[in-house]
Amino acid sequence: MSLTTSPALTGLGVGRGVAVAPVAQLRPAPRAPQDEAAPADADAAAAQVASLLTGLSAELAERSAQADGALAEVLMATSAIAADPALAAEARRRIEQGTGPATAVTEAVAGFAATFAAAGGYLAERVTDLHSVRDRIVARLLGAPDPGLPALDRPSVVVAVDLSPADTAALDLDLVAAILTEEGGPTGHTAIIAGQLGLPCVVRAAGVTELTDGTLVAVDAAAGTITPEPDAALQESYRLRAQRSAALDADQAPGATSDGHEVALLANIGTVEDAARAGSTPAQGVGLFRTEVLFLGRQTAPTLEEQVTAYRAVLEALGDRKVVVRTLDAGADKPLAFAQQGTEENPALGVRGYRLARTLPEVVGTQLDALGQVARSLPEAERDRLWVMAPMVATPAEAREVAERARAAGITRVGVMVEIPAAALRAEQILAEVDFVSLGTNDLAQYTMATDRLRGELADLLDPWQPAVLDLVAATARGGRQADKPVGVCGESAGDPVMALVLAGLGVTSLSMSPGSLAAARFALRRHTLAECEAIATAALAAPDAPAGRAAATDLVAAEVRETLGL
Ligand SMILES: C=C(OP(=O)(O)O)C(=O)O
Ligand SMILES: [Mg+2]
Repeated sequence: MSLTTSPALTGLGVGRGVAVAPVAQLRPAPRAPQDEAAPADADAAAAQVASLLTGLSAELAERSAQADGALAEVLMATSAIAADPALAAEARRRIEQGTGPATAVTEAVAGFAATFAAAGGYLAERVTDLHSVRDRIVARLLGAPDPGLPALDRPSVVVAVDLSPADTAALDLDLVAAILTEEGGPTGHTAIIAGQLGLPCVVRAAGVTELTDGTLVAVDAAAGTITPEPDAALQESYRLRAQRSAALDADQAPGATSDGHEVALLANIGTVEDAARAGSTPAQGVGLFRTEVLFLGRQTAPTLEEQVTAYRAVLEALGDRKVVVRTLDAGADKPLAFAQQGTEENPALGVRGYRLARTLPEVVGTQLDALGQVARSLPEAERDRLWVMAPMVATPAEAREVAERARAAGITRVGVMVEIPAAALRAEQILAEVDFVSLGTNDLAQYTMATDRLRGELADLLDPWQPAVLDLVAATARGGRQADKPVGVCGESAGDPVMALVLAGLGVTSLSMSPGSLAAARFALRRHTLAECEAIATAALAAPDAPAGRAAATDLVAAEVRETLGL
């Protein structure tokens, strides 16, 4: 079919889906006018600000009561910020000095945000909440609509500069056809959530916020393209692709190459709701349960009982399938209020992941005790379902410590993540201490390439196809073969079907990904023998750079797979 419309906008695609639907822009927050006049009646203006803050706090508390999980926590924390008398008092002080009310609120929030950031470290999540309070109050003072998404009345492509966790969690999923953002990165929050929800998503797509509301767009997440006003031929080709991918979804067999070499296909989850969703897919289990997602927005550490309840609920949602629980990965891109480390100049290189055991051993200890309690309560025949691994482990000594603590708590299957080059290079020695490892390619790429994973503009360096990153994956897989122990991959790269073939060819034993990516990976594996996967991996490793590696590997992929998946 000849496609006459050419894509006008491109970005970094997440997942493989396609969608054709009208644009719904997330409304930007209005700013206080630069020349805002001093209020005629300072007292009345300050009272108006105070009453708007009280009203907003009550609204958020009500929304929190209707939500659950992480979203309820985030909304409640934001409600508490709006209700803080110090904020109203600071705004009043400025208004009384002759500052306009919208400017006074903006400045008061900026002051608190600076203090919060200094106290809470990098990307402190309270700052996001403060800004969301500011944006709503300023909009209301100016008589503008609240920033955010208008209520959707039909399936739409949601467009934003970036989505805050609360924005993403509040989306009415039945009516979201795709997500486009101008900022963000392929391993950022929005991309991970979109992948988890199986929504086509393109991040770092310059120009998308210029699209007018209601413009029909065709989104191709695999290619990272957005075509405004697609012609009938393009719409039809996308419809066919959507149909083919529905056909792939019908295949529910366990992951294996065409000659029967098994590669387990698992799901990445962050909440009990994700577990329920994954439980309804043919995922062979959960390869990464990011437990910190359960506790984002919490001010205090979760109790042992709360954790036991959550972990039991996840195991129940997965029936008799295996669940790999990752202990808290707090810090850097995943700040937890109750696990702050004070100001760190380089939080990605600081006390994050399992290193928390050095500064807050009781937080790590309580989590291991909760997991041990859940493990011990499983019927004997199911004991092997619960695997526990620690993130950000660099040395065999740390791996030994994880294993000792976890086994003492009653956990039988203990592993660590390999996401630091030191761990990849010493995989064999690390595997002498634990039962399995799981490669976190998001962080492994960050640390191998010395590239902040939150800086989307450096995505070319952060690419998991970088030969150096693949070398470290290969070294880890070799360590696994020598130790005869499982080596999984649970970073986002596992969800790329061509990369899935490379990883299988390198000797990786399981792939864990967003549930939406499972069908394509299963299909790709099934159309190649192990020897073909090995040849594809050799081609990727031999390439001089990431684009050449991806191209060399894709060239060797069976034509049927390329056509069906639009590679
Ligand atoms: C799976 C990983 O962990 P996270 O993305 O949660 O850091 C990774 O780093 O690849
Ligand atoms: Mg990681």
